[in-house]
Amino acid sequence: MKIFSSEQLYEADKITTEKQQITSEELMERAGTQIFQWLHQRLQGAPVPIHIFCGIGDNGGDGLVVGRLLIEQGYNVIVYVVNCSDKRSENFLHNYDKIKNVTKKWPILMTSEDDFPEINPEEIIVDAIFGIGLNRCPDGWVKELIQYINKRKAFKLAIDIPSGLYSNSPLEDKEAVLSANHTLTFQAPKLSFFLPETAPFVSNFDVLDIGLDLEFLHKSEPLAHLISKPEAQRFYQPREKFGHKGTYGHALLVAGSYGKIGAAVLSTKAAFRIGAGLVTAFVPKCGYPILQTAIPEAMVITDKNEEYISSIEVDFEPSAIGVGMGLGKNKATVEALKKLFTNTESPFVIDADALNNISKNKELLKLLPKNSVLTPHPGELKGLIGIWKNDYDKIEKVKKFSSKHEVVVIIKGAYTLTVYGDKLYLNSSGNPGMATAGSGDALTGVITGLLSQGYDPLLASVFGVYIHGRAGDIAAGQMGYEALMAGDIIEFLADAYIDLFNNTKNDEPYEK
Ligand SMILES: NC(=O)C1=CN([C@@H]2O[C@H](COP(=O)(O)OP(=O)(O)OC[C@H]3O[C@@H](n4cnc5c(N)ncnc54)[C@H](O)[C@@H]3O)[C@@H](O)[C@H]2O)[C@H](O)CC1
Ligand SMILES: [K+]
Repeated sequence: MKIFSSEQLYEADKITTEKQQITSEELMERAGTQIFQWLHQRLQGAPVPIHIFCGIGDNGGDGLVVGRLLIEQGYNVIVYVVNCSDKRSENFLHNYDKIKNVTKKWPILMTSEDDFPEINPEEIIVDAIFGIGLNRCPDGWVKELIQYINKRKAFKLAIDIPSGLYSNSPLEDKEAVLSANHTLTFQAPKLSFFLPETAPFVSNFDVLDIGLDLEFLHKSEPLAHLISKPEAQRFYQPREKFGHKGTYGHALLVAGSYGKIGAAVLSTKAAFRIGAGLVTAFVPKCGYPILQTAIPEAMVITDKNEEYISSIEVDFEPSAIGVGMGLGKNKATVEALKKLFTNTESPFVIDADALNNISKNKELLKLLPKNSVLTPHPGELKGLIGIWKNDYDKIEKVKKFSSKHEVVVIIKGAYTLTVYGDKLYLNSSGNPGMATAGSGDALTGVITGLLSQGYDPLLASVFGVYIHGRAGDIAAGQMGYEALMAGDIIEFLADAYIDLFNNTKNDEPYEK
């Protein structure tokens, strides 16, 4: 699914009204009707008081449409106009007149905190104050209204976007943003729904298709792509009948140090589970019996050093190399990485301590093979690009880093973000149960295993992140979040593959 900027959505509005020969008021009626239907399906006529707070722009106009339709259906509706400026949009005014024709309880004009209404916990609040037209941070009594609403226990439904949140600009004042229980957003989710600083205001959302011009949306270059099952199905590369283990590549995992051999086990197992034909683990001597016991299918080559990696020599050309998991920060290991990056053409996945080594030895960046995949968590990312002011500044810095070094950067987190030059891919799978030791090792093994099967680095990254997260979702569906371990993610990769083409919705845990 594509994620557009507010500017693009305004453009889409304009083109839609022209091409479909409709007025913007009719488009607002379409949008408001969708919200009404969402509420009506769930309320089924319940007499619960519904408080609709309308701004004076089109978001407010949407709120008036919803209010009118609910009143006509017999609901108990109280409409407030948050009179924050005297500039009213045309569509707001049209609907302000229309709602006055269907009720004697005209909208209540709010001009200060004296007008804040009583709202009981079992009642409903609809937030139609600001939409994507927010052009400055709410202040004064409007900010206090947002805080007042946030303190109410009533269910808060935001229209299009929680008021006070920008759709694709940095958060300015987290005290001036409505925290919605649910958001109904038009046509496409907004970038701020997925970034660490702003996602908490949009805990749940549904996308309502309001029939914007598909040709325009199809042709427009989005801010980002949201990756869910439909996209993942297109990324999947089916196997040929006459494939043999050589067809699916020979992955090499360079990992582990004394006490951290498990990172090598997890990444090696994940590379197998995702489908690599052959997998070799390169580990310090101390890892030899562990690897050969834990994964009989794996071949093992050991460093001459007992406890850490000091020189990486293998007698074959790997189809892909995953390096870094549990490596430790020994000086000899850094030297070994320098030689590895210099002498190898195979595509790399660079994780964990290899990233930390690169951060401390920036000259290593020049040695990275093109289209290597870097998988930093936020701490490791700071080491690579320095600190950032906010999520948007972080994205711009990572885009520049990715373009300069011609690498794919995977920023792991709640909505893992894959950056490749100017392109952004937000992952929709995954859950808090995956914040567990070894989850990253498993991801590196997954991406390395996909590379070794011939997936290109960007595809291996975006598809690998999705399927890794989906495996975690299916696992969590059966064991809950707390009990989930990295090894479970690996075991459930099989289920994630099967789930790819069965008919469960994207976020339903799949029963074995
Ligand atoms: N294609 C679609 O997605 C459709 C969206 N619709 C709705 O339209 C709004 C956007 O409407 P717009 O009038 O451009 O802006 P807003 O309603 O968000 O309100 C902005 C309004 O308020 C003023 N303002 C902005 N910030 C502040 C502030 N901090 N304090 C006070 N006043 C502020 C600003 O000057 C504007 O006048 C979109 O979100 C959807 O809900 C259409 O209804 C259908 C198609
Ligand atoms: K809103």
